[in-house]
Amino acid sequence: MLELKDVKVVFNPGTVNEKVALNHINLLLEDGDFVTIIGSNGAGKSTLFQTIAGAVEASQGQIILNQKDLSDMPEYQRSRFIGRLFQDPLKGTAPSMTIEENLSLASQRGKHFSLKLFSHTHKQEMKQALKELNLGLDERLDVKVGTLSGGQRQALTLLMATYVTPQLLLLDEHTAALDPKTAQKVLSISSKLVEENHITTLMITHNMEDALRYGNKTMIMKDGEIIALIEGERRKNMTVDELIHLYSTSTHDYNDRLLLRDSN
Ligand SMILES: Nc1ncnc2c1ncn2[C@@H]1O[C@H](COP(=O)(O)OP(=O)(O)OP(=O)(O)O)[C@@H](O)[C@H]1O
Repeated sequence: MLELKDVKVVFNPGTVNEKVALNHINLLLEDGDFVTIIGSNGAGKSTLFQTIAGAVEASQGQIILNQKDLSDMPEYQRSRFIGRLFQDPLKGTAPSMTIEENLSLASQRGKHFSLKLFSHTHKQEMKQALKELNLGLDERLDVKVGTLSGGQRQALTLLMATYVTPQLLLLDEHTAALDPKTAQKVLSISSKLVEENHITTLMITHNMEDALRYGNKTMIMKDGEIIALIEGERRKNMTVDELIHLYSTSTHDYNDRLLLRDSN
Protein backbone atom coordinates (compact mmCIF):
# COMPACT_ATOMS: atom_id res chain seq x y z
CA MET A 1 0.00 0.00 0.00
CA LEU A 2 1.25 3.48 -0.89
CA GLU A 3 0.02 6.44 1.08
CA LEU A 4 0.89 10.09 0.51
CA LYS A 5 -0.26 12.32 3.34
CA ASP A 6 -0.40 16.06 2.79
CA VAL A 7 2.84 16.10 0.76
CA LYS A 8 4.11 19.54 -0.18
CA VAL A 9 7.20 20.43 -2.22
CA VAL A 10 8.44 24.00 -2.57
CA PHE A 11 11.43 24.82 -4.77
CA ASN A 12 13.56 27.86 -3.91
CA PRO A 13 11.48 28.80 -0.84
CA GLY A 14 11.60 32.41 0.28
CA THR A 15 13.07 33.65 -3.02
CA VAL A 16 11.53 35.34 -6.06
CA ASN A 17 11.80 31.96 -7.76
CA GLU A 18 9.70 30.18 -5.14
CA LYS A 19 7.60 27.48 -6.75
CA VAL A 20 5.07 25.23 -5.06
CA ALA A 21 5.48 22.11 -7.21
CA LEU A 22 3.33 19.78 -5.07
CA ASN A 23 0.52 21.26 -3.05
CA HIS A 24 -0.95 19.12 -0.26
CA ILE A 25 -1.00 15.84 -2.15
CA ASN A 26 -3.07 13.06 -0.59
CA LEU A 27 -3.26 9.64 -2.19
CA LEU A 28 -4.01 6.11 -1.02
CA LEU A 29 -3.23 3.16 -3.29
CA GLU A 30 -3.84 -0.53 -2.71
CA ASP A 31 -1.26 -3.21 -3.54
CA GLY A 32 -1.26 -3.90 -7.25
CA ASP A 33 -2.94 -0.62 -8.22
CA PHE A 34 -1.65 0.61 -11.60
CA VAL A 35 -2.28 4.33 -11.93
CA THR A 36 -1.77 6.29 -15.14
CA ILE A 37 -1.01 9.97 -14.60
CA ILE A 38 -1.80 12.76 -17.04
CA GLY A 39 -1.29 16.49 -16.59
CA SER A 40 -0.04 19.51 -18.45
CA ASN A 41 3.59 20.62 -18.52
CA GLY A 42 4.72 21.76 -15.11
CA ALA A 43 1.79 20.08 -13.32
CA GLY A 44 4.18 18.37 -10.90
CA LYS A 45 4.15 14.82 -12.27
CA SER A 46 7.92 14.30 -12.33
CA THR A 47 8.31 16.11 -9.00
CA LEU A 48 5.83 13.64 -7.53
CA PHE A 49 8.02 10.75 -8.70
CA GLN A 50 11.22 12.45 -7.55
CA THR A 51 9.71 13.02 -4.12
CA ILE A 52 8.48 9.44 -3.75
CA ALA A 53 11.91 8.16 -4.88
CA GLY A 54 13.72 10.48 -2.47
CA ALA A 55 15.54 12.64 -5.05
CA VAL A 56 13.54 15.69 -3.96
CA GLU A 57 12.80 16.44 -0.32
CA ALA A 58 9.24 17.23 0.68
CA SER A 59 8.89 20.31 2.86
CA GLN A 60 5.88 18.76 4.52
CA GLY A 61 3.94 15.51 4.70
CA GLN A 62 4.59 11.78 4.77
CA ILE A 63 5.18 9.02 2.24
CA ILE A 64 4.32 5.59 3.55
CA LEU A 65 4.97 2.43 1.55
CA ASN A 66 3.81 -0.87 2.99
CA GLN A 67 3.61 0.55 6.51
CA LYS A 68 7.12 2.03 6.24
CA ASP A 69 7.53 5.79 6.52
CA LEU A 70 10.00 6.78 3.78
CA SER A 71 10.12 10.47 4.67
CA ASP A 72 13.62 10.39 6.22
CA MET A 73 15.03 7.59 4.07
CA PRO A 74 17.70 8.58 1.51
CA GLU A 75 17.19 7.91 -2.20
CA TYR A 76 19.73 5.07 -2.44
CA GLN A 77 17.92 3.14 0.28
CA ARG A 78 14.54 3.64 -1.35
CA SER A 79 15.97 2.40 -4.66
CA ARG A 80 16.26 -1.07 -3.12
CA PHE A 81 12.50 -1.45 -3.33
CA ILE A 82 11.37 1.28 -5.75
CA GLY A 83 11.96 0.62 -9.47
CA ARG A 84 12.14 3.59 -11.84
CA LEU A 85 12.14 4.05 -15.60
CA PHE A 86 12.69 7.31 -17.42
CA GLN A 87 11.99 8.68 -20.87
CA ASP A 88 15.65 8.31 -21.83
CA PRO A 89 16.45 4.67 -22.73
CA LEU A 90 20.10 5.43 -21.93
CA LYS A 91 19.31 5.71 -18.24
CA GLY A 92 18.96 2.60 -16.12
CA THR A 93 21.43 0.28 -17.86
CA ALA A 94 25.23 0.21 -18.04
CA PRO A 95 26.13 0.49 -21.77
CA SER A 96 29.63 -0.97 -21.59
CA MET A 97 28.44 -4.05 -19.74
CA THR A 98 26.75 -7.05 -21.34
CA ILE A 99 23.08 -7.97 -21.00
CA GLU A 100 24.10 -10.76 -18.61
CA GLU A 101 26.16 -8.42 -16.44
CA ASN A 102 23.38 -5.85 -16.32
CA LEU A 103 20.84 -8.49 -15.30
CA SER A 104 23.31 -9.86 -12.77
CA LEU A 105 23.41 -6.45 -11.09
CA ALA A 106 19.62 -6.17 -11.23
CA SER A 107 19.21 -9.60 -9.63
CA GLN A 108 21.22 -8.41 -6.64
CA ARG A 109 19.10 -5.39 -5.92
CA GLY A 110 18.94 -4.79 -2.17
CA LYS A 111 21.93 -7.09 -1.56
CA HIS A 112 25.70 -6.52 -1.63
CA PHE A 113 26.76 -6.15 -5.24
CA SER A 114 29.24 -8.44 -6.92
CA LEU A 115 29.79 -9.40 -10.54
CA LYS A 116 30.00 -13.11 -9.93
CA LEU A 117 29.05 -15.26 -12.88
CA PHE A 118 25.62 -16.76 -12.90
CA SER A 119 25.02 -20.39 -12.09
CA HIS A 120 23.62 -22.48 -14.93
CA THR A 121 20.12 -22.46 -13.38
CA HIS A 122 20.17 -18.73 -12.85
CA LYS A 123 21.32 -18.21 -16.43
CA GLN A 124 18.44 -20.32 -17.71
CA GLU A 125 16.01 -18.25 -15.63
CA MET A 126 17.47 -15.08 -17.07
CA LYS A 127 17.22 -16.43 -20.62
CA GLN A 128 13.59 -17.35 -20.04
CA ALA A 129 12.79 -13.86 -18.75
CA LEU A 130 14.47 -12.34 -21.82
CA LYS A 131 12.66 -14.76 -24.12
CA GLU A 132 9.33 -13.57 -22.79
CA LEU A 133 10.18 -10.06 -23.98
CA ASN A 134 10.12 -11.56 -27.46
CA LEU A 135 12.85 -9.24 -28.75
CA GLY A 136 15.48 -11.87 -29.53
CA LEU A 137 17.63 -10.84 -26.57
CA ASP A 138 17.71 -14.31 -25.01
CA GLU A 139 20.35 -15.43 -27.52
CA ARG A 140 22.45 -12.31 -27.01
CA LEU A 141 23.50 -12.44 -23.36
CA ASP A 142 27.11 -11.53 -24.23
CA VAL A 143 26.21 -8.42 -26.21
CA LYS A 144 27.05 -5.00 -24.77
CA VAL A 145 23.90 -3.09 -23.85
CA GLY A 146 25.20 0.06 -25.58
CA THR A 147 24.68 -1.66 -28.95
CA LEU A 148 20.95 -2.32 -28.42
CA SER A 149 18.17 -0.23 -29.95
CA GLY A 150 16.21 2.20 -27.76
CA GLY A 151 13.23 -0.14 -27.53
CA GLN A 152 15.34 -3.19 -26.71
CA ARG A 153 17.18 -1.19 -24.10
CA GLN A 154 13.99 0.14 -22.51
CA ALA A 155 12.50 -3.36 -22.40
CA LEU A 156 15.70 -4.60 -20.75
CA THR A 157 15.58 -1.73 -18.25
CA LEU A 158 12.03 -2.74 -17.44
CA LEU A 159 13.07 -6.33 -16.90
CA MET A 160 15.92 -5.14 -14.68
CA ALA A 161 13.61 -2.90 -12.65
CA THR A 162 11.23 -5.80 -12.02
CA TYR A 163 13.69 -8.74 -11.89
CA VAL A 164 13.62 -8.53 -8.13
CA THR A 165 9.97 -7.54 -7.68
CA PRO A 166 9.90 -3.92 -6.47
CA GLN A 167 7.33 -2.72 -3.94
CA LEU A 168 6.62 0.21 -6.22
CA LEU A 169 7.34 0.94 -9.88
CA LEU A 170 7.54 4.50 -11.24
CA LEU A 171 7.32 4.82 -15.05
CA ASP A 172 8.09 8.40 -16.12
CA GLU A 173 7.01 8.63 -19.78
CA HIS A 174 9.23 5.61 -20.36
CA THR A 175 8.06 5.06 -23.93
CA ALA A 176 7.98 8.70 -25.08
CA ALA A 177 11.33 8.49 -26.89
CA LEU A 178 10.43 5.33 -28.82
CA ASP A 179 8.73 5.02 -32.19
CA PRO A 180 4.97 4.34 -31.87
CA LYS A 181 5.14 0.62 -32.66
CA THR A 182 8.02 -0.04 -30.27
CA ALA A 183 6.33 2.15 -27.65
CA GLN A 184 3.21 -0.04 -27.76
CA LYS A 185 5.31 -3.17 -27.49
CA VAL A 186 7.21 -1.85 -24.46
CA LEU A 187 3.91 -0.70 -22.91
CA SER A 188 2.34 -4.11 -23.30
CA ILE A 189 5.46 -5.75 -21.80
CA SER A 190 5.21 -3.26 -18.93
CA SER A 191 1.57 -4.05 -18.35
CA LYS A 192 2.23 -7.81 -18.44
CA LEU A 193 5.12 -7.60 -15.95
CA VAL A 194 3.14 -5.34 -13.64
CA GLU A 195 0.05 -7.55 -13.66
CA GLU A 196 1.90 -10.87 -13.34
CA ASN A 197 3.92 -9.60 -10.39
CA HIS A 198 1.08 -7.53 -8.89
CA ILE A 199 3.35 -4.47 -8.65
CA THR A 200 1.90 -1.17 -7.42
CA THR A 201 2.73 1.14 -10.33
CA LEU A 202 2.48 4.80 -11.31
CA MET A 203 2.92 5.69 -14.99
CA ILE A 204 3.13 9.21 -16.42
CA THR A 205 1.90 9.50 -19.99
CA HIS A 206 0.82 12.22 -22.40
CA ASN A 207 -1.15 9.75 -24.48
CA MET A 208 -4.84 9.72 -23.57
CA GLU A 209 -5.51 6.31 -25.11
CA ASP A 210 -2.67 4.74 -23.15
CA ALA A 211 -3.92 6.51 -20.01
CA LEU A 212 -7.17 4.55 -20.27
CA ARG A 213 -5.87 1.35 -21.89
CA TYR A 214 -3.34 0.52 -19.19
CA GLY A 215 -3.80 0.25 -15.44
CA ASN A 216 -6.91 0.43 -13.27
CA LYS A 217 -6.92 4.11 -12.24
CA THR A 218 -6.19 7.41 -13.97
CA MET A 219 -5.11 10.55 -12.16
CA ILE A 220 -5.17 14.09 -13.55
CA MET A 221 -2.71 16.63 -12.13
CA LYS A 222 -2.66 20.39 -12.42
CA ASP A 223 -0.61 23.05 -10.65
CA GLY A 224 0.83 20.59 -8.15
CA GLU A 225 -2.52 19.09 -7.21
CA ILE A 226 -4.42 15.91 -8.03
CA ILE A 227 -7.61 17.27 -9.53
CA ALA A 228 -9.23 13.97 -10.50
CA LEU A 229 -8.86 10.26 -9.79
CA ILE A 230 -10.88 8.14 -12.18
CA GLU A 231 -11.47 4.51 -11.21
CA GLY A 232 -13.96 1.65 -11.08
CA GLU A 233 -17.03 1.59 -13.32
CA ARG A 234 -16.61 5.23 -14.24
CA ARG A 235 -13.21 4.50 -15.74
CA LYS A 236 -14.30 1.24 -17.36
CA ASN A 237 -17.09 3.04 -19.19
CA MET A 238 -15.06 6.13 -20.07
CA THR A 239 -14.18 6.72 -23.70
CA VAL A 240 -11.00 8.47 -24.84
CA ASP A 241 -13.12 11.41 -26.03
CA GLU A 242 -14.70 11.72 -22.59
CA LEU A 243 -11.28 11.64 -20.95
CA ILE A 244 -10.00 14.31 -23.34
CA HIS A 245 -13.04 16.44 -22.58
CA LEU A 246 -12.64 16.00 -18.82
CA TYR A 247 -8.93 16.68 -19.08
CA SER A 248 -9.16 19.79 -21.18
CA THR A 249 -12.06 21.35 -19.28
CA SER A 250 -10.50 20.67 -15.88
CA THR A 251 -6.98 21.74 -16.79
CA HIS A 252 -7.80 24.33 -19.50
CA ASP A 253 -5.10 22.61 -21.52
CA TYR A 254 -5.91 22.30 -25.20
CA ASN A 255 -2.40 21.50 -26.41
CA ASP A 256 -2.49 19.19 -29.44
CA ARG A 257 0.40 17.06 -28.19
CA LEU A 258 -1.38 16.41 -24.92
CA LEU A 259 -4.57 15.45 -26.66
CA LEU A 260 -2.82 12.93 -28.84
CA ARG A 261 -5.19 10.01 -29.11
CA ASP A 262 -3.43 7.43 -31.12
CA SER A 263 0.27 7.29 -31.70
CA ASN A 264 0.14 4.26 -34.01
N1 LIG B 1 14.68 21.48 -9.42
C1 LIG B 1 13.76 22.41 -9.60
N2 LIG B 1 13.96 23.67 -9.20
C2 LIG B 1 13.02 24.63 -9.37
N3 LIG B 1 11.82 24.40 -9.95
C3 LIG B 1 11.56 23.16 -10.37
C4 LIG B 1 12.51 22.10 -10.23
N4 LIG B 1 11.97 20.96 -10.76
C5 LIG B 1 10.74 21.30 -11.21
N5 LIG B 1 10.50 22.61 -10.97
C6 LIG B 1 9.25 23.33 -11.29
O1 LIG B 1 8.20 22.66 -10.62
C7 LIG B 1 7.03 22.60 -11.47
C8 LIG B 1 6.64 21.14 -11.69
O2 LIG B 1 7.61 20.55 -12.55
P1 LIG B 1 7.55 19.01 -13.01
O3 LIG B 1 8.79 18.74 -13.79
O4 LIG B 1 7.27 18.17 -11.84
O5 LIG B 1 6.27 19.03 -13.97
P2 LIG B 1 5.74 17.88 -14.94
O6 LIG B 1 4.29 17.75 -14.67
O7 LIG B 1 6.57 16.67 -14.81
O8 LIG B 1 5.93 18.56 -16.37
P3 LIG B 1 6.36 17.95 -17.81
O9 LIG B 1 5.15 17.26 -18.36
O10 LIG B 1 6.72 19.17 -18.57
O11 LIG B 1 7.53 17.03 -17.59
C9 LIG B 1 7.40 23.34 -12.75
O12 LIG B 1 6.95 24.67 -12.65
C10 LIG B 1 8.91 23.27 -12.78
O13 LIG B 1 9.45 24.39 -13.46
